[in-house]
Amino acid sequence: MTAAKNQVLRFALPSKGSGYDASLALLESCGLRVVRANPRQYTATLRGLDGVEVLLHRPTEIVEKVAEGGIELGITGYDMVVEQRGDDENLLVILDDLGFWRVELVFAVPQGWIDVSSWRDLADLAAEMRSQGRRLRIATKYPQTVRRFCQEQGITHFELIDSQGSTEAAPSLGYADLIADITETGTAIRDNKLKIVGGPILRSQAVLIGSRRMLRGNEAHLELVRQLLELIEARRRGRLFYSLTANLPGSSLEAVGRDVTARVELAGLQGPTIAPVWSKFAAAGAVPQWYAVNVVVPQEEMLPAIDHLRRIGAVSITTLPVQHVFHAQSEAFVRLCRALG
Ligand SMILES: Nc1ncnc2c1ncn2[C@@H]1O[C@H](COP(=O)(O)OP(=O)(O)OP(=O)(O)O)[C@@H](O)[C@H]1O
Ligand SMILES: O=P(O)(O)OC[C@H]1O[C@H](OP(=O)(O)OP(=O)(O)O)[C@H](O)[C@@H]1O
Repeated sequence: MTAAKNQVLRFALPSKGSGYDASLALLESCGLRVVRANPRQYTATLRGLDGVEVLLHRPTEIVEKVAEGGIELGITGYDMVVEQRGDDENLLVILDDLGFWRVELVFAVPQGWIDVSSWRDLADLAAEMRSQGRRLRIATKYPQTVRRFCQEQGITHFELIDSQGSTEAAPSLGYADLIADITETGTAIRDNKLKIVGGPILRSQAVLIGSRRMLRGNEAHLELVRQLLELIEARRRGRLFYSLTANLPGSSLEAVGRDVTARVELAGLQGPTIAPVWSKFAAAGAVPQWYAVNVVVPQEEMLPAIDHLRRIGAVSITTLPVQHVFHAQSEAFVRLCRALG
């Protein structure tokens, strides 16, 4: 009983909103379906990967639970990982680019501060305020990240004001001088008559995190993580490719091969697959013979490859989107094994 429970991999997903939708879409694109008995139930199964229990939590809790080892795997925001457990060696970022929740953590000041446009200006302002016996007040829900960043940039003598929502309103309401908050489109910053100062303090998106303590040495868990990573990586790669099939006349398989590979960048991942076509029109042994050529090319090379195939005589070219491209092994899994030691 205990042994069987130890084999179940607990995988936490954001419980609501865009994070929930995007996580489910990501898994579905890999052929994995989260099956939930009813919307109020906070556990689910993952159809397509037996042995995984899906748990639905808030993104902040996912960071804590994975770091503490209560959950093996989770999807959350990188900003939250850095803020809550930036230097926790037990928390591993397994995939750092899940492609949604793309935001930047930035400083924003009132648009009227025309002399302030860089971090250097902020450092000077903090020093000036200090000489007047005041402190620069920064409203944020990222105190650890902002404090660390300010220290690195020589911005000293500031006060962090805790703000868990509507942070952009803090300067106009008078309880802070500036803010450090995440931005996606910049709308909230502009609508509150603020402007961004300096570059991003942090770039963030959704990440897959894992517990070093719970994964290390657990072969059953690692095998499930490997399968998940294989599917995510191969599907993401697959999306970038098209498979092209064309019929080409030629005097021999070698002659067609030479013509197709004349443009080596359009000739597929390894090279074209070429097979004789049993033509329903020509008599057996007729010359030219017809050959079917199949190449897998990156999406942006699809039209150049079609033009190249046309130039060397291809007719009836068909395309198919590629589902998966598997490499010899999962690169993310190799990195994970290395990190686990
Ligand atoms: N406007 C946005 N656009 C894109 N990503 C965002 C946006 N707002 C927040 N995020 C990202 O979403 C993740 C979850 O943040 P959020 O605090 O909204 O989660 P939550 O706990 O589900 O929300 P709430 O606090 O409203 O319950 C964070 O990593 C953050 O970077
Ligand atoms: O640059 P934009 O596209 O305008 O997005 C930025 C807004 O999104 C986040 O708020 P969220 O929606 O999470 O609500 P919150 O104010 O409760 O944090 C963030 O705190 C900003 O307010």
